[in-house]
Amino acid sequence: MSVIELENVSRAFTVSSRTGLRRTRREVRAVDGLSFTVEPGEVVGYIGPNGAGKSTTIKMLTGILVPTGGTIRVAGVDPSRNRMKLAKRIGVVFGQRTTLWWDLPLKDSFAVLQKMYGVPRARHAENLATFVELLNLGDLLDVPVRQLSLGQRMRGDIAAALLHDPEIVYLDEPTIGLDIISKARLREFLAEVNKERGTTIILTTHDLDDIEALCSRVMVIDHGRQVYDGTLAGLRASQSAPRTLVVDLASSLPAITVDGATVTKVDGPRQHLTFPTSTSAAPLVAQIAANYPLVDLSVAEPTIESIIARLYTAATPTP
Ligand SMILES: Nc1ncnc2c1ncn2[C@@H]1O[C@H](COP(=O)(O)OP(=O)(O)OP(=O)(O)O)[C@@H](O)[C@H]1O
Repeated sequence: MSVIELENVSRAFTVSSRTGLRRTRREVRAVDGLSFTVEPGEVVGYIGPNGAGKSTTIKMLTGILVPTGGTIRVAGVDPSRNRMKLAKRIGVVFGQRTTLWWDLPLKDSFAVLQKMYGVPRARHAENLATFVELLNLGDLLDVPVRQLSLGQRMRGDIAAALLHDPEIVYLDEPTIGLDIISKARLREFLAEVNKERGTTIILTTHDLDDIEALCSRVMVIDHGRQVYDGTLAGLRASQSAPRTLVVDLASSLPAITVDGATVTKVDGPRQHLTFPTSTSAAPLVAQIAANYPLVDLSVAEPTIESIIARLYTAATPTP
């Protein structure tokens, strides 16, 4: 049975603005007819440009916001009507804000959460020991949250969200502002939690490396509507973003002429050519080698950023 089910869910806001003396009201459809299901143990990347409706969706899934249309079920219940009951079964991390107590040492925050969620003492101790080890929190337990660095605080927040054994975790930008090593550690940790505990993870991020590292499924939303739902490989294949051939010539030349490819950049003896994903690079290379002093070459696949940028552009509704 699905752990998350959305059927034709919408959420509109009325926004009023003033121009001179006139006040006008308009409706913003933050989420617009969204339907999807998530199975237990899935790690889903939920991505989209700024203002696409990601946070609004997460807020509806936690029960903080009530949909203006459609139905939502999380762990079998309507989140907005069963917020307290559901709180025990979900964990939430908002990367930009902490859910920890600012003036309390980390370990006291964890103790408060144990009481709040009614986690049996032995289970709490076991979970705490696991997270302290995996997230390297040992030296931080006595430090007040306000004295922690962003990366340390984030590790604390993630432990806090998982201490009550939630079945589902929503992570909103969990790696924002972290250095590369902290990001890698956090991704490893989340992969481990998902594997060992079967926790369902919904991950909102602008860092596509998070998606590459963690998500078997990616959902792309734009203007409140779903524009893609599938694997990352499928997303790559669905968008025929061009590949790039980078050739190094023996000397600097004007843009070379190659049938089936277009020069996009000339950088001294190095030239960049794009060609369709569906075409093989071999005949292009043969052509260049026959007509120009070719020294070296490489083929670059389209980046996931470029594929998603194309998807967003394609999804932008015409006014
Ligand atoms: N409380 C609110 N009142 C009015 N408009 C809102 C409210 N919350 C969100 N919106 C609007 O709904 C749209 C979707 O916002 P949302 O925060 O869900 O996007 P997002 O995808 O999370 O964006 P970001 O990546 O920037 O966090 C935006 O146009 C936003 O301005």
